[in-house]
Amino acid sequence: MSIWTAPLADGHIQATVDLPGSKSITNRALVLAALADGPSTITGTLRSRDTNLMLSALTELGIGVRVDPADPTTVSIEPRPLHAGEVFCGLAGTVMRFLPPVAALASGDVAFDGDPQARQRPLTTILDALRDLGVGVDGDSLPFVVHGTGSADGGTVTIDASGSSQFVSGLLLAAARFDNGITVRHVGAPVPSTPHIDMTVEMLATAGVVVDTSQPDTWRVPPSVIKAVDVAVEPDLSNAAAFLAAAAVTGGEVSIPRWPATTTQPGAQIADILAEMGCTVELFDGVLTVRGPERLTGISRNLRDIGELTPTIAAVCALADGESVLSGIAHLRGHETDRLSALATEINKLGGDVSETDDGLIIRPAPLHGGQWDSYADHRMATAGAIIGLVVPGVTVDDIETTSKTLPDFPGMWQQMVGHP
Ligand SMILES: O=C(O)C1=C[C@@H](OP(=O)(O)O)[C@@H](O)[C@H](O)C1
Ligand SMILES: C=C(OP(=O)(O)O)C(=O)O
Repeated sequence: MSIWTAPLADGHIQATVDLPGSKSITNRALVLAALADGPSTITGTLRSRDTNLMLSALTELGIGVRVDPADPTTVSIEPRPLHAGEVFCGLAGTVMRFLPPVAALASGDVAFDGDPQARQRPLTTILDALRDLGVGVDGDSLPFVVHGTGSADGGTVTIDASGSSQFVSGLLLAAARFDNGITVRHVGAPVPSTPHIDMTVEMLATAGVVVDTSQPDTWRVPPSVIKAVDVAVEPDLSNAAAFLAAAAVTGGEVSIPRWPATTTQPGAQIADILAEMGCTVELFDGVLTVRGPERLTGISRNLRDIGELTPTIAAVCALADGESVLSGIAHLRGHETDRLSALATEINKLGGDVSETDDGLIIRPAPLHGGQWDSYADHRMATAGAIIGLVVPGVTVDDIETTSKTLPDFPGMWQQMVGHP
């Protein structure tokens, strides 16, 4: 694990940054392709730790995976009968929550494990849901075993998905292959990250599976075939957010090509947030450009729908002139690390003035100084440290390699954006 000196911007950043594919779209596309009625090809596939773990897991369970030797982002998937195996989840929420329902369809035991920190991430909700749907599961968190029998009954299940939208998405992705389909009812505090559920529903629709969402907090998937479709993955807008934040904090200009005209990726909402903080945002000819202002203002926002942007937003808020109140994000305590605690601790270590609330953060303006920013094995904590390090001299980030969870070469891309070796 190396200590990385965050590059300091020596003026206004001017850069165009082309982002690789979306983690969330890639891992959904891979699961749907594996359960489909024929082979398909995914282009623009993100090749990072989380998506490589998904590819390895599907291979382990018997699915045919072929990576184009000329272009590793083109991946062909051939569905085959699922069998017993061992799935390593790393720290990927999309692997640990999307694959247990798939494992229920395998003809044998599927044993799941992951990184030490992954053992802390909430899983009981989806494992209990599978038990309620008639699937044998041993365990409540990683490591656990799903006793696949080649098919599963399905039916109606009531869950509290306030801890993660991935509990709903995971059940929906495989639901059509359960004998009776699956109806998921949510009861509890509001479900976070609902755009990610919309992404699941939209990608299922593209594969011919219509999810009935006519009742609030209820998703009904009838048993049906999942059609094989070739998917072109959009660029990852949550990772784009960190690069756009660089324009915001340096008063510079960053452009992201291939910005989708419409998308379910919650990362797209970074544009509104940076605009509210004083940036100029323009979308022209599929290129999104953010220009940073002289002074950033604070914001007061409920981030429940876009929780994964919080580390990026918090880093920008820590450099703004006014107070920011970020709320609706209690579930971030179950992300890669307890992000509310980690952000407060690390910003305060650099001289900041951040307090945790039950469901968020209050970030007040304070002069920041250099120091060590710890990543807690969290890719978005690492990139948040890099954002602050652009304008605060002497920031070092531990374990910058952890950014490979969703971006294969963050340090190289960041250095290139900053523009000096
Ligand atoms: O389904 C997905 O691809 C994701 C859903 C969200 O999870 P939570 O609902 O747990 O926040 C998000 O934060 C995560 O980065 C990706
Ligand atoms: C919460 C995140 O990831 P995961 O898919 O592992 O939940 C994230 O990428 O911010």
